Amino acid sequence: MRVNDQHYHTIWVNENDATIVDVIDQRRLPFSFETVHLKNESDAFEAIRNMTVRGAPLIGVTGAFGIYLALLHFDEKNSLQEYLNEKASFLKTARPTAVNLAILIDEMVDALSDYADKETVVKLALEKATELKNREISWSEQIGEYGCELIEAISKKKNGAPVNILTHCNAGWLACIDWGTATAPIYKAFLKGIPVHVWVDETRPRNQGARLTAWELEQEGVPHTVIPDNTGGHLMQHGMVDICIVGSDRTTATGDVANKIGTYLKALAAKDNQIPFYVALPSSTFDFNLNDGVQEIPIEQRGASEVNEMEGISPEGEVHTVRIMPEGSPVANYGFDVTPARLVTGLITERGICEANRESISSLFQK
Ligand SMILES: CSC[C@@H](O)[C@@H](O)C(=O)COP(=O)(O)O
Repeated sequence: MRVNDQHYHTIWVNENDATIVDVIDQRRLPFSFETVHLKNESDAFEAIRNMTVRGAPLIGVTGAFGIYLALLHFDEKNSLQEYLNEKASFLKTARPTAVNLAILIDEMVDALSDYADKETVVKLALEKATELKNREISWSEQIGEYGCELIEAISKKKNGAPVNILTHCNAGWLACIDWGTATAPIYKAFLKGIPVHVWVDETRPRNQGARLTAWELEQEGVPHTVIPDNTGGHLMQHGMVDICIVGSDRTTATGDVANKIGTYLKALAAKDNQIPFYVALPSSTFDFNLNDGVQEIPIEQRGASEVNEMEGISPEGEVHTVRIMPEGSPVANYGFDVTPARLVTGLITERGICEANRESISSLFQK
């Protein structure tokens, strides 16, 4: 999508040096637009861990390029297969909840395992990581097409009045490569001329909604309003939300959805107000090995500074971090929660829309 009217992806191979992978530094947005060079697998690991890159599909693709970068530095002293396995295990531990990381790294390893010489493997690794990146883009776009039909149907019922969509966190193009998951249907609807308005949950503690979703919607010219996280229920009670669309970091074979902390509360409020609650996700976000999301999905716990500090920009344009609570108060910082399938109206995938239950999911994915 666009940054100051120029088309960007969130990750790309450096135009002048194919041994470098570039990413947008999402920690700096919306205050400044900066890019970062990744030169080896440790850089890729650190970019995922410190959230230079974030969002499930982008985490997965960065892991895939991390394997490519690791292979560039293979010194041929050990077995290639052992080296590959070691780097794959290392990269998979960068963050725990988004299953895309392990899935795409495994796809890389599977594609490269039959080859022994470095030159061939490096070439194939670049091709494979690029293929996985492009696949993610086309899946996002397809999710956009299917999700757009839902928005269009609501628009017709509202006789052209704007469709109010509530979203949580950033499941936009920044979290993917292009288009996004939750935002793809919104962008598709907007480009089709369907009037839309997005309620953007600020998404404490890191404010991915206020900082990233608001920024990308603004860059595309999509009407939106940022709301404090606690506002959604009130809006729903007053008929001001037509549909909720969120992303996912891991969805079980039974349709339980892990997404950014606070998603569950929005789903509860949506259920109480009979508002459709959809989750948009590519097949790389399904964990078909899991059946009970609340019990089985690993939930990341993050540092206290994300809760007890806040970053902002002064009128002079300087970015400052300030403490917003008593110094001695302990904090808890769970990164994600699980929305049980019973609260999810449907899953918007690149293969179509299904219900959040085993039968409906397997009818699309035949697992
Ligand atoms: C298309 S991204 C879906 C999710 O990854 C997104 O909603 C989310 O929770 C991101 O969390 P983050 O901690 O910013 O990586």
